[in-house]
Amino acid sequence: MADLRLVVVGAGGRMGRALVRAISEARGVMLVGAIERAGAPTLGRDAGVLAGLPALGVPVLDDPAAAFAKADGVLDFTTPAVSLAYAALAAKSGLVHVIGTTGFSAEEAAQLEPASRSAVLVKSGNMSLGVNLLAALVKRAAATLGPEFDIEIVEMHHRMKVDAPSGTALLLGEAAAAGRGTALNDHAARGRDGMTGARREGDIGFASLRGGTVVGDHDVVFAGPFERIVLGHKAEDRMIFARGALKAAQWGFGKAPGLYSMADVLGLTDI
Ligand SMILES: NC(=O)C1=CN([C@@H]2O[C@H](COP(=O)(O)OP(=O)(O)OC[C@H]3O[C@@H](n4cnc5c(N)ncnc54)[C@H](OP(=O)(O)O)[C@@H]3O)[C@@H](O)[C@H]2O)C=CC1
Ligand SMILES: O=C(O)C1=N[C@H](C(=O)O)C[C@H](O)C1
Repeated sequence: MADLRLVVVGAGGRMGRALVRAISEARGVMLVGAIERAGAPTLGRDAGVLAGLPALGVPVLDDPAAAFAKADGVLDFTTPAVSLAYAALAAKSGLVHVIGTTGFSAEEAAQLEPASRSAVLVKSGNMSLGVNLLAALVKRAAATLGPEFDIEIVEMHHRMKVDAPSGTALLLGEAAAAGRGTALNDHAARGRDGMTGARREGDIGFASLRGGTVVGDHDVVFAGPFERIVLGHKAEDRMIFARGALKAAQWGFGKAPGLYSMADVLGLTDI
């Protein structure tokens, strides 16, 4: 079978560079395009060199349409507005669109629906095996422990992260809510400050810490009467997300159009 031809958008970013490295070390995939925004300082640089590798002969360019025309899939870790624009373009070209971008509002997330009618989208707040397994465990724990166990999700990330709570924290919150048979939207307690009053029963609380170079730490605390269970994950290298994204692109190629998750990719939906 021919190699899957991939474009990395946001190729100069932290995840963009990790994705280029992951593609260069994997079998069955090849980098055919590297895209950055118009005016980016990385334009014209070799994507391999930018990622700390020998030159790959793929320059960073600002013409996504030309790159998408010769590709099978696009790996996208950028911003919500940028990912929405690329979703429309990728669907037009029939590409698998892997979206790792976080920070979508509910309204923005809903705008992916038209693209998902004609193309394969795989979107997840976390592409690692470990976090997706953790989500399945959290769902099970929430279902088992019942309402007298309060659920709090604590995350810490590097000082450059721009959205909170993290996409992973929200994914874990969704899993906890699903385990309880409730909707996260009705129970999320985000950003407590001042005279908040006592904790509402059934709430799922979020706390976000930012600092240094932390790749991504998440703890889900189940605090019950006189005992606590903490389920957690610590990401040590962005390559775990990049390798997951590659797996998603390979899994999605040839699938029926739709919006899929990493749980679909990893076969974790029925746990
Ligand atoms: N799902 C997962 O597993 C993971 C998700 N993420 C998420 O991925 C996203 C990116 O994270 P990170 O790599 O740290 O962020 P960075 O800011 O390092 O990277 C984003 C890149 O996208 C570029 N960009 C901006 N506009 C465009 C455009 N129109 N076309 C192409 N590129 C563009 C930015 O350029 P410039 O800086 O010049 O604007 C930047 O180089 C975040 O939402 C983060 O939360 C991160 C890790 C794992
Ligand atoms: O911005 C990051 O860095 C990360 N973002 C994702 C998130 O919002 O959860 C995944 C990972 O934790 C790193």
